[in-house]
Amino acid sequence: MDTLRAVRARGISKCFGDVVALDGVDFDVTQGQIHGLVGPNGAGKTTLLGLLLGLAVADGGTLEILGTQVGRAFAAPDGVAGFVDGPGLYPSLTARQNLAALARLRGQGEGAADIDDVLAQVGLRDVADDKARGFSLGMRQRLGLAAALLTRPRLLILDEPSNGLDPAGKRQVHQVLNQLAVDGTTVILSSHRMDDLEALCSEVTILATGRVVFCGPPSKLAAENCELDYRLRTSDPKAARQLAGEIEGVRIVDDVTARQDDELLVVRGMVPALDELVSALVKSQVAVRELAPVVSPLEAAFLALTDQQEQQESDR
Ligand SMILES: Nc1ncnc2c1ncn2[C@@H]1O[C@H](COP(=O)(O)OP(=O)(O)OP(=O)(O)O)[C@@H](O)[C@H]1O
Repeated sequence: MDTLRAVRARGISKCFGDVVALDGVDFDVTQGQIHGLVGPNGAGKTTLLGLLLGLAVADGGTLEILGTQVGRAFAAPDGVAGFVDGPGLYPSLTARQNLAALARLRGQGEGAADIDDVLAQVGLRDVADDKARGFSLGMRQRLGLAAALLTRPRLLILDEPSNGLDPAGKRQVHQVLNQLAVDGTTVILSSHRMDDLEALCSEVTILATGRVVFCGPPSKLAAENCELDYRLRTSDPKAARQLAGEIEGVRIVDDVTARQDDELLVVRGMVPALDELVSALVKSQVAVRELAPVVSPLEAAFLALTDQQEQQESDR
């Protein structure tokens, strides 16, 4: 057994009728890591997470979870908890009663102290005795996380855990997930939010139309795709526009915000060309007041990779 791998998947395929949801997916997740799964709608993220949770079985390939080969049975492997497509809750029960019922179903007993503890961890202590029916999406997500935590999982699987969370809720969930990873739990989460992934994940896997198009640290992804759009604000926009037009590798982008703001210019280029522009501005005594990517490098790289993949699919 590979002790450092929480998940090792090779050549996983899964079809729903004619739809190929996963097409030869290799997927490795190191133990104690927070691993992000990203991809456009329909890329296969939920399908893959469902396989890890034992909600479905793959049509082909091999899957090893926490050192155990997954067979053909529909069952969450030991030590694995989480949810896809939102947590399953009993609307007529309170948050506390929901957790107690789940604990009884799992043969865990009521574990009142544990229940209070996980409710506090996810920030639901004050609404512990309110019915889940009245909970917002963000509160239901947090209750789902609490239910998973109650099992003390070694592998936690979460589909879009930040959905519906306000900034405070998001920070709290991030803290919980980071602490779990510090304590050795592996976390796999899907998200459409690049800022979440950049903040949380040491590695990300990008899926596009059922295939892996990237796997590695977010910093590697950002470095692989270098041409970005930058917002440039200076003390002399007219001079800045002229200098930007003169530097090889820098293009002025027609941007809606820039059209409404005379002082703002949006320029596209790689870092070395941008460096040249900044030094030309300084030499001409034009002060640079703002120079920042319009979208994060990770998001830009994600869009470029997934566009490329979709283009290849439509050329076939
Ligand atoms: N139970 C199902 N029956 C039929 N088709 C399905 C089923 N589940 C998923 N699919 C199809 O498989 C493909 C992958 O779906 P999946 O839900 O895994 O993607 P996703 O990356 O999670 O998408 P999203 O970001 O929209 O949640 C899609 O084309 C979807 O329509």
